[in-house]
Amino acid sequence: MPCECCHKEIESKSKSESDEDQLVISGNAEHPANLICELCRNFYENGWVTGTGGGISIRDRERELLYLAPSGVQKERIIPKNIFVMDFKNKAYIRKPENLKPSACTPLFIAAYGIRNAGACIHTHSQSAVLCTLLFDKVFEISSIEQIKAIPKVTEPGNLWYSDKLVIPIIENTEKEEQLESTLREAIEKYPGTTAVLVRRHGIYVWGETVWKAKVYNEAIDYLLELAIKMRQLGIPTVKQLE
Ligand SMILES: CSC[C@@H](O)[C@@H](O)C(=O)COP(=O)(O)O
Ligand SMILES: [Zn+2]
Repeated sequence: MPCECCHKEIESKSKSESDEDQLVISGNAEHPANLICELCRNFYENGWVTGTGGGISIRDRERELLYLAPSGVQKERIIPKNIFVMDFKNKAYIRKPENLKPSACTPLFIAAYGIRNAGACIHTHSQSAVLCTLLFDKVFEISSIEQIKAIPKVTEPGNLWYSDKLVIPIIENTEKEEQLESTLREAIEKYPGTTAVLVRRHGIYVWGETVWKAKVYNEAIDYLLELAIKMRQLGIPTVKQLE
């Protein structure tokens, strides 16, 4: 039997098959509980949720429910029955799998939902994100790269242009994930045009209007973070100088 602290065997001990379970069991691939499991496996393959780090939350706007991965488990091994479900209005859990705790990222996910009306929020421990927090001071900046066109303007409809500058704020890490909430909220308010916040020596939070937009933004940003590291190694400025 794997040790309790780091190799938790994830199994649901939920007593009754609730409506949520029935929905999930019905094989509805698009159900948030199923999507969280699928995306955690995808993120694990990318090296973004290694060793229980990272996670994702999805919001059901119609029912105003939040779906949350459990805490301290191997994210790539989560099954739908392990997912927590929270009533977004009163923040009460309507589904709490036994022997599991909701993700420590929950207060930060809620900040993205509350401030930016997000539909999903992703947290990764991407090494490119961590390295960029060691190469840049207060903000990450890059411009004149085609991939920037996958990132939204946020403050107005549409996406950034090729020649626009992408700016992502960097906040300092804390000993406990939940202690990041206040500075994450401040960064989101201070940078109305951002759809992500980097956490120094830790990782990144990325949100979007839907789970698929959050996924695209996270992939595009991680591509740009990785590219920026290589540009710095080659002595190329990440922000294109005026000719
Ligand atoms: C390797 S521990 C990582 C955690 O402290 C935290 O940073 C994290 O990303 C995941 O927290 P979790 O509570 O497991 O969802
Ligand atoms: Zn983390």
